[in-house]
Amino acid sequence: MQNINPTKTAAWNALEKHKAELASSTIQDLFQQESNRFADYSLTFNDEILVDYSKNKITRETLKLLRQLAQECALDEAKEAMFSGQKINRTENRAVLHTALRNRSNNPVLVDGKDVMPEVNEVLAKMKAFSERVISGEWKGYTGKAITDVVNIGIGGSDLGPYMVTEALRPYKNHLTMHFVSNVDGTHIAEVFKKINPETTLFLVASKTFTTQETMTNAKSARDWFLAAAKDEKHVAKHFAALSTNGTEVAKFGIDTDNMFGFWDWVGGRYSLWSAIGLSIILSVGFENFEALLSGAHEMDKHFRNTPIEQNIPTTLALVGLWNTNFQGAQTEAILPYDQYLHRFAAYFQQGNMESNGKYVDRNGNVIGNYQTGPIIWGEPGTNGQHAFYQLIHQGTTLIPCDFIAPAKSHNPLADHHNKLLSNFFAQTEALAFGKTKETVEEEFLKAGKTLEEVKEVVPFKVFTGDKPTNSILLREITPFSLGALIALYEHKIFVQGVIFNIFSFDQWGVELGKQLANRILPELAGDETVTGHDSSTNGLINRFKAWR
Ligand SMILES: O=P(O)(O)OC[C@H]1O[C@@H](O)[C@@H](O)[C@@H](O)[C@@H]1O
Repeated sequence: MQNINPTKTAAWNALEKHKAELASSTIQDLFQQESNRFADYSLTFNDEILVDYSKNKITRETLKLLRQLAQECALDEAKEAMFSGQKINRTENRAVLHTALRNRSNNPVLVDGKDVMPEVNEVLAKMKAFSERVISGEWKGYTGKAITDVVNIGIGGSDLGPYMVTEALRPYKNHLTMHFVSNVDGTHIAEVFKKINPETTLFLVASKTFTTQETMTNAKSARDWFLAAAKDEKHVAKHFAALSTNGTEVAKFGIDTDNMFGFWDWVGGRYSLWSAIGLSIILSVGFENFEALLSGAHEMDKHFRNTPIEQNIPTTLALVGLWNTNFQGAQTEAILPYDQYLHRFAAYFQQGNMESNGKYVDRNGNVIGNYQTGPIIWGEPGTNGQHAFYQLIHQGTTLIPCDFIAPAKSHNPLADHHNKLLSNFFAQTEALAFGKTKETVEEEFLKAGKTLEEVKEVVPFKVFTGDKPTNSILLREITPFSLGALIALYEHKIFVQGVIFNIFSFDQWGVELGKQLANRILPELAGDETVTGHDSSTNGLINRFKAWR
């Protein structure tokens, strides 16, 4: 992977000039100039996912220059470096191979000269066998009863992915009730304890490192709660499994390593739902559906690796996103799924994108001064968002590019709900792009029998400038396969942007300082003594906490 400052490329320079030329055009103007924008600026994956990016302020020239930028930043070489197991996570000296976890072709993938596929397949087979025993009821708890509830204890990548997918695939669910505990706030696990029975509950302790404070604290409380009922430590083996890379810590915690499902340091936490961290997904929807999820992602991996840049969906979305943040002034991106089952999708990619590309130091170790790296990611399912924050997207003073995502086919085709839902999706992207002029507002008033004199004060507030960029991602249906492909699409979008931003997308040093300081503060919270070792604000807060607790 080369270390190229994107702003030093010829393409970046040309994009700056091009931006100035386009400044006076609106998205509406571009639609008037090009009658076929939909056909020219949309791509289809596998006849299952349509990506329409026509409602952005881009022209053929914009795309040509953005593609040139990708080439000048050696994107192809970086892609091959990732897929072939080179240690592109240089600050941790690790390969980045979530693609190997879903490599259904089984072609060898080498890390340090060793093929990782046999081990990947071995863990998959172990998860299959285990999940079948639990789902069928053959796996019994300490009083001989079958498992009814599964509690995944994990945080960050060991929670968001499995939780998001388990929710997204609810229509495929079996009888097991899933719970996800992440927060170290005792409330989170205490509320789950109220709903479960120790005799019929299986705890999955999901942690890549098996040292994360929140997860280990919750796991210990789960164990204590379980032993309060089961009494005998030997029963732990029937009710606790570990999903981790750290066998030593798993054994220390007292989980039978037969119940450990391993993965490897080349799986990043936020890219780990495809690994043993996905065991909760398998327990919820069955192994075959998990395999279909892997297959969907694998198809997207092949598309990303092999499709020319002009038709390459993740690359196109990455380039359009980069254009919006670095040349149109946007700082955030909203992800708006019009599907209730995808209610954690934005939260999932909030970590995926912001932990990957929220970096201010480039691959040479220099501070980045003159361009933006990862955007702020946020979002909620439509139509809830419409009644909450869309006001600002339509009429605020900040530009927010949005991804609208929806399935054509609903899993719950109740009366006309789905048509209503989708009419809102289409209407929003139309309204954001084309707005509503002063003339239209006035015309509507005249039709309603008002005079222009009567309404002149209110007219400005009813004008929508439009010219707001959106991407529309329409899926035929949310299935395990299409969901796998959709997730991989976003993963690769993040990768492409990271390559061009010239940053390391696969480390996360930014999460460490807070952990370090919390470890220093924790013992200070124990006694009643006044704390004086920090700044006046931190001292003041700690001391008031001690007085009030
Ligand atoms: O899976 P474990 O090791 O518990 O980590 C959980 C999470 O910890 C955070 O600090 C981040 O580094 C995340 O990337 C990671 O997913």
